[in-house]
Amino acid sequence: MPRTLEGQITMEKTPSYFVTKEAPKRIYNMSRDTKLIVVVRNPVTRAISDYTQTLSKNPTLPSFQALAFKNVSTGLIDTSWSAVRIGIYAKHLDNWLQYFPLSRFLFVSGERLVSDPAGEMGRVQDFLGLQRLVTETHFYFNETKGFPCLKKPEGSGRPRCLGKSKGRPHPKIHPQVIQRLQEFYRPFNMKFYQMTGQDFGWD
Ligand SMILES: Nc1ncnc2c1ncn2[C@@H]1O[C@H](COP(=O)(O)OS(=O)(=O)O)[C@@H](OP(=O)(O)O)[C@H]1O
Repeated sequence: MPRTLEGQITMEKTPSYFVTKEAPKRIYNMSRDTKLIVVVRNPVTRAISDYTQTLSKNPTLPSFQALAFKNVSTGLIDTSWSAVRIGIYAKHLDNWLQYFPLSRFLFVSGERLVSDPAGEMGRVQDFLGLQRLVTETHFYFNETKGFPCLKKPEGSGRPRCLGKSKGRPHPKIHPQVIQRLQEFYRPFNMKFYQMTGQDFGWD
């Protein structure tokens, strides 16, 4: 954890916290006042993104379809595959709500982070009790990258986009596989919308 001065905020992130069983208890015991920010995107796209990342490190990986299904003909999804399991957000949130009230959380839409980065960053700044210093003026849409980038990051006069491993093209997945996964996630997504009081528009 980085050290901070009075009046500064310490921030720490890893994609694993939200899905790690022991994390809520450990964080609660460290500081029960911690504010928690969770970035979520459509779990189907998330699973494909996760697969794309693993595939980039291991080109001999079986196909997405082979990993996602326990039985392709019956459409039985393999929930033990982490790329699938991580997207069951309602289940993970349930675990966190044993320790932290909903008011400690901010759920950021991964989709809106791309379509309206300043809007989502506005919500983050409000949640953290910060002045809205990061605004529209700080972002531009980079056509080559296909994503928003920062115009002038702190301490640099040059624009900056996220690295090559963020915003990679995804492999083409059969529409029926996508549809079956959408169906699989629908009840969990509905539960998640209900728990958070936010409709993320994935269904
Ligand atoms: N501005 C901008 N530039 C590039 N990428 C962006 C941006 N905003 C959001 N995204 C999406 O972030 C996805 C990668 O985030 P990760 O969750 O994999 O990152 S991390 O594991 O937490 O480090 C990455 O997923 P993939 O598209 O699957 O690569 C992007 O869709």
